[in-house]
Amino acid sequence: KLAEPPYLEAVDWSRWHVFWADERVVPKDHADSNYKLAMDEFLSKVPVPANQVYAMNDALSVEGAADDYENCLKQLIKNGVIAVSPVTGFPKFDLMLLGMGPDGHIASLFPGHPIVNENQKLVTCVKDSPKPPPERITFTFPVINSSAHIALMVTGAGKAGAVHKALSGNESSSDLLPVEMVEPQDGEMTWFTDKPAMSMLSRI
Ligand SMILES: O=C1O[C@H](COP(=O)(O)O)[C@@H](O)[C@H](O)[C@H]1O
Repeated sequence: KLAEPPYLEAVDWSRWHVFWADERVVPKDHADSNYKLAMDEFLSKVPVPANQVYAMNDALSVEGAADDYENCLKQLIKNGVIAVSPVTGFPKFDLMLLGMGPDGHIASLFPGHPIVNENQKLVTCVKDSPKPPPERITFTFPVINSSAHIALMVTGAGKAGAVHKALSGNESSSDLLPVEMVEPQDGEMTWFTDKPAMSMLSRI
């Protein structure tokens, strides 16, 4: 919708800076690339300045790509392009648009993976993602949870089990799915769902 009238003309696209909360370490023209998906479906249709679209460097190793993306964020903080949350001290994005996998993962933070506990870095990497492709970079929870607004898009019956688990709220903190760890410290969060994704909620 944003790429269509009246939004296309009404939005001040020159003020947009676009980042990826996670990216698969594949070439930018690969079918698995999150950059390619966003570019094909949205960014190629709106006039966001090209130098304000911050893609992962796909020529680097997975560790190198994560470090490079973190350095990019740090530079933009220095330049005043990205704000810092006074509450958390981590970068504060205006909007974090997240999906959720059927296993409850968000970005490339998967259930039971040690990087869900990363609390220093801005960007980290995974080399053994249970969902292909295995090598990915991802924002860490401190960055995600410092956002001003988090929009969580969860649709389809395949997500109903994780939605039920996330919203039933009767588990110990060690059993939490990554989606349950999305907890804005300096902002707000909104779920966007459909009926199939919510279909198990009556059983809470
Ligand atoms: O692998 C990924 O999966 C999640 C969820 O994707 P969805 O297509 O099932 O909504 C996505 O949010 C993440 O960015 C992506 O890399």
